[in-house]
Amino acid sequence: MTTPHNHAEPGDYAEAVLLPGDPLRAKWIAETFLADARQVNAVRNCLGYTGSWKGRPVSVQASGMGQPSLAIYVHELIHVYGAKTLIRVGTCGGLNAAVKVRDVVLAQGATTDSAIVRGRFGPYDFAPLADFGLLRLAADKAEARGLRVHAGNMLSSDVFYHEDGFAGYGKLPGHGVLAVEMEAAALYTLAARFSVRALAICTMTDCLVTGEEIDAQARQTSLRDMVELALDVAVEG
Ligand SMILES: O=P(O)(O)O[C@H]1O[C@H](CO)[C@@H](O)[C@H]1O
Ligand SMILES: O=c1cc[nH]c(=O)[nH]1
Repeated sequence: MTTPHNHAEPGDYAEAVLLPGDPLRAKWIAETFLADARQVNAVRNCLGYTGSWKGRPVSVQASGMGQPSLAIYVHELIHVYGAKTLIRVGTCGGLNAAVKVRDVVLAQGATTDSAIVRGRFGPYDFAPLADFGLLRLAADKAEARGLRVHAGNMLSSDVFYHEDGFAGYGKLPGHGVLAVEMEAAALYTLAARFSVRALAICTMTDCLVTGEEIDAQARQTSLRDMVELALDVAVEG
């Protein structure tokens, strides 16, 4: 075992890695999109694969749910496996009625309630940011594909079931926070700390303002659009 969470050998991952939360999404991405995909990790069933997209090497590794889980996989991908470009491909809940289900949200920045960022910068509130080059490329490519895309502030929360429902997000929707997921802030903070590039791309699957949800068929189609976009950015960025 190379790490407590990954039995791949150094060299088994490409420098560009897609990061879905869901291990079965990692498997689906590898089997559906990558050429010559081979499984490189199955520890805890947090599946990882390496293959190629448009002739260029790319890996996909499930990050699990939440920032502590993602931080483990991302730390090891950077330090043991040499990852340089990390692109989260996730789902998110809408906090703004202008973001419709199936829309793609590019997390330009990631606000967070997580102790994984809070308190680690002394008197400063660190602003976790996407790599600008990846963000710009993703925005351009999303528009060229005709996707409905938004770039802005994402909430990365440690809480999925907020006890106060939508009211629990307080002033954030009124300050332009577009959507909520659970990993981007940790990804961006680690990328900044270790000088690698990161971007979180999420498909909005359930609107917390209107209660609208994506149906199963639309979820698959939308995730396909997002994954193809992320793969293009991963190999061209
Ligand atoms: O669909 P994924 O990538 O797992 O992302 C979202 O879904 C999970 C919660 O259901 C959290 O991980 C959240 O960030
Ligand atoms: O974290 C998440 C992900 C999808 N939908 C939500 O409401 N929250």
